[in-house]
Amino acid sequence: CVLKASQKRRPLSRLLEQLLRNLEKRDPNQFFAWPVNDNFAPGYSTIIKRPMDFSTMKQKIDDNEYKSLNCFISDFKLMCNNAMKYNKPGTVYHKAAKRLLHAGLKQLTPQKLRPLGDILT
Ligand SMILES: COc1ccc(OC)c(-c2cc(C(C)=O)n3cccnc23)c1
Repeated sequence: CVLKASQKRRPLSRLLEQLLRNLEKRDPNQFFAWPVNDNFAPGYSTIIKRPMDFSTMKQKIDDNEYKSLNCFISDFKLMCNNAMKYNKPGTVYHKAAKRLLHAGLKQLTPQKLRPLGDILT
């Protein structure tokens, strides 16, 4: 039988794409969908040395840049922590980042991931 393009992808890439889709659902306002723009966030690129967003993570999956699940989780944490660093507590973005980080890490616990088997070893 002929495999669909996605099925030809590496197992890790397919898993990370699935995890990314589930994380993106926790960002309904799409605050984390694209790189933060200095025009809307004054001084962002001087304060945040390593920007990260979901579109960049998707590109890194497609470019096979993630060699492990932990590298993927690190970028997710970086993205949320950037937002909690740049935006003051109490702002919509700081609260959204804290909520996203909490909800996202709950989806990435070993208990949730163990059923996915030996892809992760
Ligand atoms: C109000 O609509 C949008 C749309 C896209 C955004 O970032 C991709 C943001 C956004 C996202 C952020 C973050 C994540 O820090 N941010 C900070 C200051 C000002 N704007 C933003 C807001």
